[in-house]
This record gives sequence, C-alpha cells and structure tokens, in this order.
Amino acid sequence: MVLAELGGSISRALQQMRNATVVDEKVLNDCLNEINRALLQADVQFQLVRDMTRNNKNIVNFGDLPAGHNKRKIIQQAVFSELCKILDPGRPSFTPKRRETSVVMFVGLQGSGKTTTCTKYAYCHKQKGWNPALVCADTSRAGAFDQLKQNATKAKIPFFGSINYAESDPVKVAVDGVETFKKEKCDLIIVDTSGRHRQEAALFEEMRQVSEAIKPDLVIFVMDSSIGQAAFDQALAFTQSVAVGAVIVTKMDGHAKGGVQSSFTVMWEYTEVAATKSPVTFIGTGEHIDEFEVFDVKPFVSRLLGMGDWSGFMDKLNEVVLTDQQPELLQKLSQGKPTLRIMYELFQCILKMGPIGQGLSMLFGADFLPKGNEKEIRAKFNGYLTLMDSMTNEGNSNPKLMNQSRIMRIARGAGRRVHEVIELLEGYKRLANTSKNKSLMKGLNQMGGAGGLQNIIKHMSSIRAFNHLETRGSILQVTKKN
Ligand SMILES: Nc1nc2c(ncn2[C@@H]2O[C@H](COP(=O)(O)OP(=O)(O)OP(=O)(O)O)[C@@H](O)[C@H]2O)c(=O)[nH]1
Repeated sequence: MVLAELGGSISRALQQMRNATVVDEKVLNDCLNEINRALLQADVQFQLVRDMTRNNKNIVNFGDLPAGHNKRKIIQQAVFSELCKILDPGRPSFTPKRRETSVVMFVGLQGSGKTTTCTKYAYCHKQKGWNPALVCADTSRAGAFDQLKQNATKAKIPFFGSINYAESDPVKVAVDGVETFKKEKCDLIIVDTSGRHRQEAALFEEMRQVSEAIKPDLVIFVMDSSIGQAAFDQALAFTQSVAVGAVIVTKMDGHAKGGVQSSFTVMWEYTEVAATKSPVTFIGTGEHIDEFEVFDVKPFVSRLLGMGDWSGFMDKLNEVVLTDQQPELLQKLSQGKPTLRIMYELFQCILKMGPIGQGLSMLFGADFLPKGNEKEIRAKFNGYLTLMDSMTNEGNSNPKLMNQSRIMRIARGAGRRVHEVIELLEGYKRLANTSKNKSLMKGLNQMGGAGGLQNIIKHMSSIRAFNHLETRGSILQVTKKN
C-alpha cells in the first residue's frame, strides 16, 4: 500500500466518524477498526496497531468525558498524536552548527540512494549559506567517484576522491578528504562511503574503520523506502557497526523503481530500532537535487491525512521569496483587488518552490498532485505566465475587459491555445472571488497572511480542474458579459 493510499484510508475512516449523527462507542470502534485495517495492510506490526488502538480508547473514554466535549475533535486528535508517536523516537539528532566544522558520514547499502543523497544534503545546506564539501570514500565500486564528481560539479560543490581510482584504501581517501576541506575552512564535510548489495561483514568492518579514522560528528544511515520490513535488520546491522545518529529515507516519491511498497512501514521499522532510536531527518522525494525535504513527524502525519503542512510550505516559500518581500505580496493579496500582476507573482512563487507538486502537496496532502504530472503542470503554469505577458503586451491587462476577439489575439500572440486563456481568466475570476471573502482577508492580515495565502493558492491550484470547461461555452460567457 503506498503512502497516499494509507493516508486516504485513514482520512476516510475519520471522515465517516465526523459524518455520524451521534458519535458513540460503536462509531469510535468502527473508525478505529478501519484505521487498524489500513495500518495492517500497510504492513505495520500487529502489536503496534493493537497498542495504538488501546491508547486511543484510553484517551477517548466516553464514560469520563464531561458533557459538551467535542468527541469528534478528541478522536481525531487522539488518532493524530498516536500516529505521530509511532514515528517519533523522541530523541533529536545532532545538528551541524554554523561557524564550526562538522563531518557527516553517510552509510547505506548499494543503490539505496546514498551518493545522490549526499549531494542533495550538501546542496540543501549550500542554499542556506553553508560552505559544504563532498568526499568520495567509496573505492570499491567502479564509477562511484565519477558519479559523485558529476553530481558535485552540477551543484558547484567542491569534491575530493581517488583520481583514476589510484588509491584503493577508503580510510586513507576519507582522512585525506576531510583534512583537505578542514584546511579550506569548509563548515560541512560530507563523506560518502561504499555500499554492497547485501549486508556483508566486510562492509561493516570498512564502515567501522572509516568512522574510527575520521571521527564524524554525525553518521547518517540512508535507507530505500521500498525495502519494507527488511528495514529493521538493515538498520540494526549498520547501527551495530557505527554510531548511527540520523536516518534519511529515499525514494518516497513512489516513482522510484520498484515503487514505494510501504514507506510508513520503513519509517516505523526504523524508529523501532531500540539500539539507536535515531530520528528520520530528511526524505528523498525524487531523483533531482532539490527533491529533498526536511522530515518532521507532525507535518508528515498532517500531509498523510491530507490536512496540509503549512509550516513546510512556509519553509519552501522562505527559500524562494525573500522574507522582506513576502509581506508585500501578502499585503497585495489581502487588499481584496487582485490584479494580473499579483497573479503573475503568485504563479512565479509556485514555480520557484522546487517541484511544484511538492510545494502544493505540502498544503493539500500527498495525493493532491500526481507526481508524474510534474512536467505537465509546470509547463501549464509557464504557459499561463507567457499568456499574462501577452496580455500586458496587448495594452490591456484587465481580465474583466476581455472579449472573444481579444482572447483570440492574446492566444495567437503568445502561441498558446484559446482554451488556456479561458482557463487563466477563470483562475483570475476565482482569485477575485476569493479576495472578496472577508474572513479570508482577515486571515491574511493576521499571521502574516498564512491562512489566506494557503486558501488563495488552493484556489489557484484548482485551475487544473478547469480543463473540463467547455471552451466555446466559456468564450460565449465572457463575450456576453462585455
Ligand atoms: N525516485 C527516486 N530516485 C532516487 C532517490 N534517491 C536516489 N535515487 C536514485 O536511486 C539510484 C541509486 O542512487 P545512488 O545515489 O547511485 O545510490 P548509492 O546508494 O550511492 O549506490 P552505491 O554508490 O552503488 O552504493 C539512482 O538512480 C538515483 O537517481 C529518490 O529520492 N527518489
């Protein structure tokens, strides 16, 4: 069961409970049974599911609840916090500190995504102003250094490795690399290590030796999300050789080869490793360098249940829109009279937020935008930008004054299809309607516009649904109005 399906099943169970006329013991039991079924289908251990049900029933004790309590809310909160408990080992990981040099060693089986993840980790820190460097201490796989070099070059990150594979001792390469970058005052030195297809004694011995030689501040274990229940043994084996302090789960996008069998299982299997109880700190959500997200339990469970992840969205927004420019955009939105220019800026923000589905799924749940459509959606948003440019060039960018001939001229001028102009105008109409909503605008003015922007983007994203619009009918509608 993929993650989105699991989230969908749990959300449906909660929705049925919320829809019940009276919430009693039977409704609670039906809801919990549905959730149990979904978790068991997702391969979560029976014992864990049983404990979770027992805890939920203890929290939602109908006999003890004073009259007037919102039972629906209490049940929902109990389920949410129990799901969080499954994933949270309750121990934070070491976090590299600015202006100090930290050495981070990556370990994991071959093909888990270790090399790719090292670069993603370095890149994500570089974006935040760090000065990272990459060391390839994998001397056993032919091509390992070339792969790291290629990734590092693309990301403009300094790298070190055994040129032409002349040095075959991984410990020596690791030590030389760390020393080189310490001298160069890099503040985050990331060491990629060898992997093997299977858990082998030689691999663990090598990890132990490298770790002893470079004394990393943090060892990150990289794990492929498609391995299911094997996660437990794998994590335990690495943990017994090196002091694993954090985990990164890769291929959470569900489009990796083999597919995500049960990412949720992997998550809790790992956190079940009593020896470390190390937290998952990041997840890999694609092959590209920016398809990488900080992992926080609460936002993850929120998204799993389709409740959105506002804080993750704000983080992404902070990466692409300078904080001092945000109030301006939010203020413009809150004034209640959106212009094409504001819509243009909004689209640019969405496009800049890395993978577009990633940004939007933070707000609308994992299954909101199918990952496979990323290119299509991005092209669509880019098309809207071209059309908006064309409208401005037309000399009249007021969407309210569009008639049939103007629409056709704009489409021709931008090299786009007529129905796209109509979709865009429909999007504008929705944005304008949204901005008439007084409570929404109040929300925008409070909390720096958080709730409001979320809603506005929700409306904008529903442009995807415009595709069903009947082109001719809409043209007539627009024409009639003018
Ligand atoms: N879809 C998807 N693919 C990923 C992700 N992370 C890594 N990959 C892909 O997984 C494959 C293996 O990644 P590598 O980085 O070469 O794996 P590795 O663990 O370093 O392998 P060795 O160096 O052989 O030990 C590559 O095709 C990556 O592009 C991810 O989050 N999502």
